[in-house]
Amino acid sequence: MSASIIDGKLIADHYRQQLKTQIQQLKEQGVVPGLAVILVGDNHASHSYVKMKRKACSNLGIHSELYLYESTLTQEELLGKIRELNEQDHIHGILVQLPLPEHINPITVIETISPSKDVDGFHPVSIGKMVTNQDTFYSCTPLGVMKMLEYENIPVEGKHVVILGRSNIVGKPAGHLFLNRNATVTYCHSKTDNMSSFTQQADIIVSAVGKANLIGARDIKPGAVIIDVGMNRNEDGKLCGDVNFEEVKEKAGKITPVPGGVGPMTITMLLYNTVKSAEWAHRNRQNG
Ligand SMILES: NC(=O)C1=CN([C@@H]2O[C@H](COP(=O)(O)OP(=O)(O)OC[C@H]3O[C@@H](n4cnc5c(N)ncnc54)[C@H](OP(=O)(O)O)[C@@H]3O)[C@@H](O)[C@H]2O)C=CC1
Ligand SMILES: Nc1nc(=O)c2c([nH]1)NC[C@@H]1CN(c3ccc(C(=O)N[C@@H](CCC(=O)O)C(=O)O)cc3)C=[N+]21
Repeated sequence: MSASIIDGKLIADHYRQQLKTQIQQLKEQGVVPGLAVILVGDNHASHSYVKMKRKACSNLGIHSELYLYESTLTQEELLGKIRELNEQDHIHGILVQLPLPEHINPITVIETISPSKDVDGFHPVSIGKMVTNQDTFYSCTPLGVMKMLEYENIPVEGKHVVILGRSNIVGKPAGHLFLNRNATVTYCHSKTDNMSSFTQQADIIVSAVGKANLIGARDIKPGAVIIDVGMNRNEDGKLCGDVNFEEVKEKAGKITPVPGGVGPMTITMLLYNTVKSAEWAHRNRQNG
């Protein structure tokens, strides 16, 4: 039996339609959600992601501002710009595209963003609220994964979820969102011994490593749900995930492709967080 393929673009479109309605309602109250995107240096992939994010904003009627800087920008100059955007009422979200040049400390940068505008969900305040299961901005990729499972009616409670990768922006927060939904969570990383012994027990695997063909058919349980966050290039220069898709799809229950899986959800959740921030700001203003 071959797996059903989870269509990330279709699910992303479904959530974007919902956002459209919310944005319309905000506009009737005189509020236009606004996102500021800061990009430092000339990393090709970063430029292409930023372009996709801005296009998605304009399609939905979210105001977006792009701040492009040379890689020679100093950390103080960047922090100054963030502080300025923190004060601007028409900006509800601030995103500093990662990675940043070597001489800029990403932790300092993230901590300078006002938690009320942290639409990436990377600020320690957002992380702390997530870990304690409070409402906040959740990191876009893990949130996108949860929304995909929700749309597909895939049960999470009581399930064994194995997360591959423990980065602060994907792996780690993904584990917490699953824990908040009452899953049993295992993390694997570069120091894990015998990773296959864990993945073989997983009801759901979320792979966020960045290595093509990390997971093959022998590494999974029949019928497992496979969520592939990885974005890699294979030998032919084509985009691929961490999972050997052709092989694994014959054994899995459900599987996300790359491209067209988690990626479009990540961008949609950035829009979702921006709209949520605009709603919160509007409500707070109304309540004085
Ligand atoms: N589709 C999307 O929307 C997005 C996709 N991505 C993609 O997801 C992938 C992960 O991104 P990110 O979290 O930022 O990457 P990082 O490089 O920050 O983290 C990679 C993680 O994988 C672990 N790892 C490395 N090698 C192995 C291995 N052989 N076995 C098991 N674990 C291993 C590392 O372990 P250790 O901690 O020990 O070093 C680390 O925790 C990348 O391909 C990235 O391009 C990222 C963001 C969004
Ligand atoms: N501050 C910050 N926030 C981020 O959210 C952030 C970041 N920095 N740095 C880089 C990563 C990566 N990331 C992706 C977003 C969309 C796709 C995406 O839409 N991918 C498409 C295809 C893309 C293509 O064709 O090149 C897909 O998978 O179908 C992928 C990856 C966000 N990131």
